[in-house]
Amino acid sequence: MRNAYRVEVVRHAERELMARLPEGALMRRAAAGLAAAAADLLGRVYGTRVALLVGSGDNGGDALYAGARLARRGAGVTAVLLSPDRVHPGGLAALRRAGGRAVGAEEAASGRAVLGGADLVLDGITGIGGRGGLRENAARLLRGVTAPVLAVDLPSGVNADTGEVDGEAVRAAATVTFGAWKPGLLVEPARSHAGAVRLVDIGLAPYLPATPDVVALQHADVAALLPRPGTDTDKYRRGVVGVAAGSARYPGAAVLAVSGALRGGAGAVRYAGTAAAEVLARHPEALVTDGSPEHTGRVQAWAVGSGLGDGAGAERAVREVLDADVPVLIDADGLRLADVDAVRARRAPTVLTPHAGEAAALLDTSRAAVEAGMLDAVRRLADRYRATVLLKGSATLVAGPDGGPVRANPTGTGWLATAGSGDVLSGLIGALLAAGLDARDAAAAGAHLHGVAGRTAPAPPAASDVAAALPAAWREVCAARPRRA
Ligand SMILES: NC(=O)C1=CN([C@@H]2O[C@H](COP(=O)(O)OP(=O)(O)OC[C@H]3O[C@@H](n4cnc5c(N)ncnc54)[C@H](OP(=O)(O)O)[C@@H]3O)[C@@H](O)[C@H]2O)[C@@H](O)CC1
Ligand SMILES: [K+]
Repeated sequence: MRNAYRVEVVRHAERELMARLPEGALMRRAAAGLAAAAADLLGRVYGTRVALLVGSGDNGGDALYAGARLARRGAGVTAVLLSPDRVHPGGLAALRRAGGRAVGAEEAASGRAVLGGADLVLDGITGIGGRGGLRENAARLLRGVTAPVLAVDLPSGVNADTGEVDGEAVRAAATVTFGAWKPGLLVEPARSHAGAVRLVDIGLAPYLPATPDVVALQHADVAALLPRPGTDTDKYRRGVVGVAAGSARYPGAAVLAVSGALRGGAGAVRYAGTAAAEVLARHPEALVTDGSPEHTGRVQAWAVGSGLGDGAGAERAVREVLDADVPVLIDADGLRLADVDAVRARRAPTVLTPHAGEAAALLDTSRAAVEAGMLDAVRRLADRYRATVLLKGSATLVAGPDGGPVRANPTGTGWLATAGSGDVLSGLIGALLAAGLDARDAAAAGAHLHGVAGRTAPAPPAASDVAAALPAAWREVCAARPRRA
């Protein structure tokens, strides 16, 4: 599990820890981890050229101390001071003692030698003290950078707490973050700016609260959630999932939703809708009816909405499913048709799975606004519907109705942005709900498996390839399960 904490919480823990340590100890730990990561990226330190972009705070101090370590190992290190009159004095002195040099931003911008000639650039412009996007002098300098950038704590210019990027921000090949993950390293669009993230332990863990703000489940966490059939089980005990999807116009959505449901670990899949013949032709193991959900046999969860269209049958299907006292997943057309009050009034859990465009319509805002502020959007939707909401994106987010940590999915891939891929996901999560997973767990585990399947299906995958890759994804994830004694 990767636990991310907002800045206020990290600062509080840092104060607690610092009070027990000698002056400067934390920064030394941070700089040692940073220099080690820089050395790994360089491969060989001696004889390389390293440029440091140094802002006015402690983030610049980390870069300077790490630069001093690299200079002692034989790198040519030049610090570019963005605010020469406000620079970490101890860090600058350490760099100079180690043989590094410092120049002002004007000097660095006037010739190409400093930034253009570097093998690696350390971004120490701002860390958790940054506000807003990069200022113009930093943005201009970065345009001259061709070498890989290693971000110190966070890529400068991103919002550590929300993952928002307001203006220009550093695009790093890698980020070394100190003490704890920050939400912006897990949430888009900031996440894409961070590259590969390495966490350096500076001893903060005992001072961080038990409940983080954002978490990213790893394979082992998801493996622990997935159902494992016992020897005494049968298909009803494993869970039966109902799928109400597809229409005369979109029969394929029904076929894809059922294909996801069949690979979600439930014991059986019942399909209700107008695409019964198409579903049966592709999936002989499905139990189908062309009636409405009310007339389907007993199920332990429903997935409703994919390709339903907006006819009278669609509205009825959504209403009937919402009236059932079992967990319900609502996707696609179902989102438009689901009455907010009816969802809020439900006793059994509800999971909504909008993409940014659908979330924008539900929140009465623009798609761009949702994409720029994913964390806020998913929390607001969960609150409005008193439901679990999965907001799709390259880092899909899942928020529960009662606050608590938001889950950010680390396995997503752009290959999943393909027609029908969401239908597969809806069936998959529906099946996990039927198998008895809690709503947030079902949504997060479904997104995780779906992402792994999207990565492992032969590229470029169609949605049916993603469904076909789910068993292999399931096996890959479960291989991370600790062995039973
Ligand atoms: N605390 C600890 O124990 C440890 C902390 N550690 C390190 O300290 C970092 C936090 O340091 P910090 O608090 O000094 O803030 P920091 O991120 O350097 O930025 C603040 C400065 O930036 C400026 N600035 C703001 N926005 C800007 C913008 N858009 N563009 C340009 N400039 C902007 C702002 O200046 P002003 O707005 O006043 O002009 C202010 O002076 C943390 O991320 C980690 O790296 C590690 O060593 C481990 C131990
Ligand atoms: K930084």
